[in-house]
Amino acid sequence: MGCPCPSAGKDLVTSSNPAARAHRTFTPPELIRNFCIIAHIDHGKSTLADRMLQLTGVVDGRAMRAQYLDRMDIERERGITIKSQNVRLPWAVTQPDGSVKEHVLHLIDTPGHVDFTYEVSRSLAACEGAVLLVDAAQGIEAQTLANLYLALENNLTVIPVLNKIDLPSAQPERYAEEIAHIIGGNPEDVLRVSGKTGAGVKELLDKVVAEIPAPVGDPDGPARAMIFDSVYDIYRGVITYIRVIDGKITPRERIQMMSTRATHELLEVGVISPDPVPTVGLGVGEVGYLITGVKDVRQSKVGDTVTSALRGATESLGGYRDPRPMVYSGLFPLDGSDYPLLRDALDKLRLNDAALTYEPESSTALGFGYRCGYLGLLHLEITRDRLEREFGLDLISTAPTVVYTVTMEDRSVHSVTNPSDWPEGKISDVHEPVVKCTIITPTDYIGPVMELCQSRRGVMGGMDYLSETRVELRYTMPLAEIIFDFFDSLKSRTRGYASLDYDESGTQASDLVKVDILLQGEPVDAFSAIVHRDFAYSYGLSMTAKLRELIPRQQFEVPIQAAVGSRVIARETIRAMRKDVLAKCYGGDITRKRKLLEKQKEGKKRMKMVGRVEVPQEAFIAALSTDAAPAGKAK
Ligand SMILES: Nc1nc2c(ncn2[C@@H]2O[C@H](COP(=O)(O)OP(=O)(O)OP(=O)(O)O)[C@@H](O)[C@H]2O)c(=O)[nH]1
Repeated sequence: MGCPCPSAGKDLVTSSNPAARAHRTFTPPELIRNFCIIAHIDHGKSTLADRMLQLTGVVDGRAMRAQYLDRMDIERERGITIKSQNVRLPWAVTQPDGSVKEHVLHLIDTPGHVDFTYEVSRSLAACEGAVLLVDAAQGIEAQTLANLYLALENNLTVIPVLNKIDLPSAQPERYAEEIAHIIGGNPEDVLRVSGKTGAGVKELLDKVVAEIPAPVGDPDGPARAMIFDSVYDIYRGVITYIRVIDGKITPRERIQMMSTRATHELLEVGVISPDPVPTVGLGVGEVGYLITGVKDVRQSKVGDTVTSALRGATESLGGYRDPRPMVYSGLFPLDGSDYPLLRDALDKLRLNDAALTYEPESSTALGFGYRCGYLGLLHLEITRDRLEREFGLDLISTAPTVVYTVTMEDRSVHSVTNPSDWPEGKISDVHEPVVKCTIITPTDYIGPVMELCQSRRGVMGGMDYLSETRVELRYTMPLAEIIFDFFDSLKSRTRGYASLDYDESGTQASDLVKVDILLQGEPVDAFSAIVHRDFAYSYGLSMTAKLRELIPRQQFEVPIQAAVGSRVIARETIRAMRKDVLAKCYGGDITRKRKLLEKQKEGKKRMKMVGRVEVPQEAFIAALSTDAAPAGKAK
């Protein structure tokens, strides 16, 4: 991947950025304000951040390119923010006595998607305040609420703001009411801005200084800084973003990562403004980066506490958690000879993605590949996208599964992330992960949304009206039911008006079974699925019917069966046929006959053998990539 820092690789010390000169001293904490912008996807966070960069003079008009903070190509194309960035902004505020006080604002850009909740929570923990940004044409959405709750849990001061007031469809009065209803206060106090035209942005920055508390910490205590992001850069190694809580971090000292006790030489400490600028160090409340020369983000983990190796802190800041994959899926190269390429590509991606896990997997249907663990579906899609785009691989991924905990009658416990690892024998119980979902929808669609949630084994937790026309529904639902096409179904049932957010909420016991698909009595691993017993039959039916369409006739009859254990629950048959390639070849020309037979052999190379049955790889791909989701999902 490219470097997140536009100037990486060039000599940072000679940066022409005027901000560089300002970083030769520590900033007194009372002049610092650390804040982030929290918003639903597309409500305009990046555009507003761009405007702030421009208004504070950190980026001049010419250098400004849209969404300066979203630096990865995929982020740009998908218009979403995957990795946090932070930037230091100078902001002068005129005091009541007429004097001018220079402040330092640290804007921490948080990722906006549910898969990255942990990263969001660490970014929030680095701030004292949050700008709650709401699209004035759309109002509060599910992610606005989820992020707001996270901000309140972290005791942040929240500044509510309506964005996009330049839009003709904006309804600031209506949505200011909605916001005041949720967070309290007066609708008139909700600021109105436009990230596009810049209207109201100056007032917003003044409000950040006036309302968000300055950081507090012990300047003389042992150093403690929290890592809220770390990214791999090909020139500099890992760049770690930190917020100093106590003491100070200075260049050339040795630092220690408190979760692993590993120590590293500090090569550089600095701030981003918006290019990296080395400083004399970072003091209480300051936000910046450090570089140690480590080459893998796993050695510099989000949420960890950094301290000095000498005279270090004894207590970490807490809140650290190892990233835990929630969703697993197999990744296979379409061309088997690409397998080593896939391995190298995953090794490279891993340098920049502490949450990605993978191990080799082999499948009768798809050959050699990797079983990968992801934080969620978006993480899966992004990873696959990057492998295809940056490494030129053509890949097929198997249906995603969650992590099941299977307890046997002999009390042995298995953690199953792949249907093919489902244990044989007498099962006592199975637990699956569940999530708490928040869905916001116009009241017209309450019926269809409830119906959908119930068909996905959802249990309603509550319902609140945000206004007369919009409602918040809360459900507890198995994660496995969400990771297929839940979001698409929700959108189509609500004409795109509903929004969804979810957060993990432990596990529950469920009546789950493994459905195998057999070709001529041989199980085909790629099609096995773990589904609720009630949906086993419909999954079996749809999969056998689909395969009957996709697999060409053979020279003998081929039964396609779906089975739970040894019990067959569905069956289709492909009738026998003999394709006689010599049929049109009259006469005794042996060379011509041989040619035809050779050609037939060539064609067969692309076939996979399952037992005695030849299946073209395209059939597997078609069956997996279309709506092959398990559980009789009502479409
Ligand atoms: N008219 C108008 N459009 C805006 C304004 N702010 C943002 N937009 C548009 O809204 C869309 C989304 O803006 P972004 O800044 O990418 O939104 P975001 O919240 O950063 O999106 P994510 O990073 O995906 O969460 C873009 O097409 C912007 O051009 C505004 O004030 N007025």
